[in-house]
Amino acid sequence: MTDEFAGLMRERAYVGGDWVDAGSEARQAVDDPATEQTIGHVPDLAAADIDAAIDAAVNAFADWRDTSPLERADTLLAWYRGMTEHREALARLMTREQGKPLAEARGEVDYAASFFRWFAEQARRADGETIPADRPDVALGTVQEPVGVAAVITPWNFPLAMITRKVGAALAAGCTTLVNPATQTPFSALALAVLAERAGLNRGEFNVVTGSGKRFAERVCADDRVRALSFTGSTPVGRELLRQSADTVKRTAMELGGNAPFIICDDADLDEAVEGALAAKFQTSGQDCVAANRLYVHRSLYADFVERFTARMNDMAVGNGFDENNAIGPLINRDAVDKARSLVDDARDKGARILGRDQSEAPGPRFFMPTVIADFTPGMRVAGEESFAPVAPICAFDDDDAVIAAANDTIYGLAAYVYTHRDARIRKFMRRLEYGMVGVNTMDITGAQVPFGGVKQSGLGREGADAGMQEYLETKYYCVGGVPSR
Ligand SMILES: NC(=O)c1ccc[n+]([C@@H]2O[C@H](COP(=O)([O-])OP(=O)(O)OC[C@H]3O[C@@H](n4cnc5c(N)ncnc54)[C@H](O)[C@@H]3O)[C@@H](O)[C@H]2O)c1
Ligand SMILES: N[C@@H](CC=O)C(=O)O
Repeated sequence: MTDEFAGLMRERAYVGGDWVDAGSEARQAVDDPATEQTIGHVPDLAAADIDAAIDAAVNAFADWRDTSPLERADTLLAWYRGMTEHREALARLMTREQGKPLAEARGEVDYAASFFRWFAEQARRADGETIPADRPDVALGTVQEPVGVAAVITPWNFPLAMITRKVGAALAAGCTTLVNPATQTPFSALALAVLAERAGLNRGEFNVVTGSGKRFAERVCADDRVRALSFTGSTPVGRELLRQSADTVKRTAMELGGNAPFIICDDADLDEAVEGALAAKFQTSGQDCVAANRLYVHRSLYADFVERFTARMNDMAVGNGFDENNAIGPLINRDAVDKARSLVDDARDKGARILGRDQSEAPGPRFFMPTVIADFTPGMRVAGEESFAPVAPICAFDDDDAVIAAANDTIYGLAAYVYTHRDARIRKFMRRLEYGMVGVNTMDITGAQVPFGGVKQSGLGREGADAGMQEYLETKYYCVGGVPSR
């Protein structure tokens, strides 16, 4: 039988360069969200196993830190090539455990690999500086040094890219890494470990610690030898991790939840706006931190927009991501479906119009048929909560100041989108939207070269770009005395 995952699917954790089971032999099942069938098991590592992984990363640090930037760059490039050579197997494994349509999974493999290429290039640019001295007998300057061992905790919605964006930066900076992938999607992380070995990463530089995120966080946060913690996930868990990191004063980077407004002004190109809104809302079945969570449409376009958006939405096929016709896959679990249903029920009870196909057409218990919530109001749950589901609340607005105020009326500040072609208006929205990222006339805003991140309770720090590597670097200042005067 041919192996559709090309030998990349492993059912053991990867610690110190070895494939290991939990000391207790505890294991967790991983299922396919489209079929709810078990696809394999991974170890649920216990505290002692996690401590062993920390030891491995600590022991590997001195050697990795001392490699040349060129050597680190070459290793990351070899890893990048491994990913691109195995693009199809990685994509199939992702669709199997995450559920997203294959075309989206292929796109994520490309996106994830691009972080290794980007940070390979950045590894050679961690420049220090010279500082003009205030007296003649000293030389002043800075060098950039790796923070130390970095722990990363990643979510299930982007099982590869959320790892490579952190790990690529950390390794390029000279840090060693401990990755705790989401329990729903560990196989993509373990496939990365197979490719890491082949790329020449040595024992302990990249560890995949499967099992409970809570337990992993407790161990790494308590351990002073782990110097950085980077997390992508929900705001409540991010808050808890910040508290836990305080005890050992770790460097933290937090990519947390969003509540993205998608604003369509009266001068927008309606075709462009409908297509942008569909992609911003329904990619990854709406389970994307930068997904459009609320759509605001100028009253002059509102009825037309709702009609066209709903018609296009109703044409989107829903089903197993392995069927290339399907545009919307399953949600990650039944709780997510229940949450989507309760958001829609709450909006209906409070007077919204619910548009779309009937939920009885859903092809399985983890599917939710895409739904428009027309005429939503600020008192409805969908206005303030991140739906993480194919649910599109839409309302009309009359003037720019009012829609900016509504867009900013949230604890979140990750991504916002605005469709308008007027220069002055573009500048106004860009300045006044309280978000870390603003897309204008496009929803396609991410990439390895951009500083991805949010303000307010959407997080701390940036990933990608040069800023992403700075999260893993310390600036060391030096002052050399006794410099002979000329
Ligand atoms: N800003 C971003 O870049 C970004 C990207 C993806 C997802 N997200 C956010 O993630 C959320 C969706 O993912 P989720 O529901 O799985 O989030 P979550 O916070 O429940 O889980 C995310 C990760 O944290 C782990 N985890 C859960 N509880 C933990 C704890 N107490 N201590 C340590 N780790 C723990 C999980 O195992 C998982 O790996 C959304 O809010 C979304 O916006 C943000
Ligand atoms: N879609 C985001 C990931 C967040 O969920 C990205 O583009 O990086």
